Amino acid sequence: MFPENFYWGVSQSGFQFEMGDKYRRHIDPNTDWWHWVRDKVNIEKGLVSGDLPEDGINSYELYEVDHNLAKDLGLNMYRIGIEWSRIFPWPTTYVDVDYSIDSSYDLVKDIKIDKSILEELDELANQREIAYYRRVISSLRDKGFKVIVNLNHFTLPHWLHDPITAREKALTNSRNGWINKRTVIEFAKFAAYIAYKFGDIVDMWSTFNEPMVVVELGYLAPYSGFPPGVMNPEAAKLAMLNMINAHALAYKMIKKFDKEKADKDSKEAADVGIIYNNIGVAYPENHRNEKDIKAAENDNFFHSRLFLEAITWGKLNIEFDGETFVNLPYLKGNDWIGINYYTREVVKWSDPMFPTLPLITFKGVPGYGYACRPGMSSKSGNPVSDMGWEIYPEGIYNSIVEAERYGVPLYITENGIADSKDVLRPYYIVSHLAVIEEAYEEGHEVRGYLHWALTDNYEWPLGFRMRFGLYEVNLITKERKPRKRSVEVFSRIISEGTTKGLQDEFRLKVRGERYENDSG
Ligand SMILES: O=[N+]([O-])c1ccccc1O[C@@H]1O[C@H](CO)[C@H](O)[C@H](O)[C@H]1O
Repeated sequence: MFPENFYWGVSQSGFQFEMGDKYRRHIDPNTDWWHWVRDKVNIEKGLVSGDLPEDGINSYELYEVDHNLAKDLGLNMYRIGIEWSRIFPWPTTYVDVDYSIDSSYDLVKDIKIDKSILEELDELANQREIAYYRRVISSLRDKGFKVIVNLNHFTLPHWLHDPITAREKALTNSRNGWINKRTVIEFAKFAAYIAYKFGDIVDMWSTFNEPMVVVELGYLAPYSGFPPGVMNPEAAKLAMLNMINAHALAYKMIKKFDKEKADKDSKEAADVGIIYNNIGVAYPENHRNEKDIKAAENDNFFHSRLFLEAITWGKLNIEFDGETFVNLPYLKGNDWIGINYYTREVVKWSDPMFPTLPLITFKGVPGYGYACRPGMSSKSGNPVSDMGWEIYPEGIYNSIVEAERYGVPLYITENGIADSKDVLRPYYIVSHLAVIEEAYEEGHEVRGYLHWALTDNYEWPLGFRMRFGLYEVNLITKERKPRKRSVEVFSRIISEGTTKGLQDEFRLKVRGERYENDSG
């Protein structure tokens, strides 16, 4: 059984959900991604789909409809993102703040923000958008949801990141995003300001969604379709250090300016965490091969421990080698971890490619995890989603156990599947929740489960083709229509408080290479 006080919910972001109103009154043309997805070169090269976010599901206007659908499902938690560029479409750089630098490591130790700075920021902020997000959060609260507000979900204001120029000029431009310390400083201001404006109605905050996706896909995987699409290991390292630094400063600022408790069930006025993907999900291809084992270890260390150890204990692996650590207490600060889990990774050894990133000694093995072919089963015989992602529910157990080492409360903040025909999703939901339930019964506590996503939305470089919604959205009429079997199974698990009895009913039948459910 799941405990009585378990949180059930959904997660969403700004860029992927908000836009799509008929008259284009609520488009936000001020992010790096806005420019990235309409760039001719990117479209010609097939790096992005050509779909545009302004043709999206219009949660900007239809948020109440969505909140009601979520309520009818029986949910009591909802995670949203506040889009930085909507609040500050123009630079906040000219609002002067003092900060101190740790010159040994070139990191920002501390930043001085007080009431007068916040008042200056208030002059700059787009008050219409402030009022809008206040309405959204209030609508959720009125309906009984506990709200998580996430501050950064991949997108940056265009005044901080011009990804097209960054790509063309090999990152030598000045608006070069997370490799620039300015972004760290401005993020701290943004976090302070948002905490000041919404502290009375929000208790749960996260600084970042999946910072390592920005690092790895932005600077180490130029074909991924993520901005700025440059291969540069030095930049990857710098972006990562800056995001660690930005988390630490934002953590302190939110704690400083949100002193007001909003929810009855909160222990603190501000619980500030981080949402992180792929925690400990790398497995060796060959379990008996020392080198493959080491490859998986290095992958897990580079991808999740390096960042999470820094913000949990102030222990930073400054050489990025898994060996040389420095103790930087000012990086410390994290109250909870959100685990985003979709699938595993299977890796094998590959000799180090980058002198500055000696931990990169791993290569993904095609046929497992994220590296499968849509419509085929994985090498282990597991079904695969429209994204080409293997269904591997066992992996979420390892993620939970791995995340426990940081000693803070855990939430599953994303879990879901691109499955336009809704053939695999019911099984996906039941099987992952069954593993979470079992883990819980063994004493591995997770406090909530947020599905990705309530509705279809804009899947980054892949656009609208990937359908993650419990509700299908017609992009012309913006109508939401339930994917019936998934909606049914999810709400049954919630109302019954268990997956038991449902696992058999929603198992998949294998027919040759394809998987079908009982109705299909
Ligand atoms: O966006 N990603 O490239 C990515 C790679 C691996 C795991 C999660 C992940 O990002 C996550 O994925 C889901 C579904 O794809 C959403 O798009 C969400 O915005 C993102 O946080």
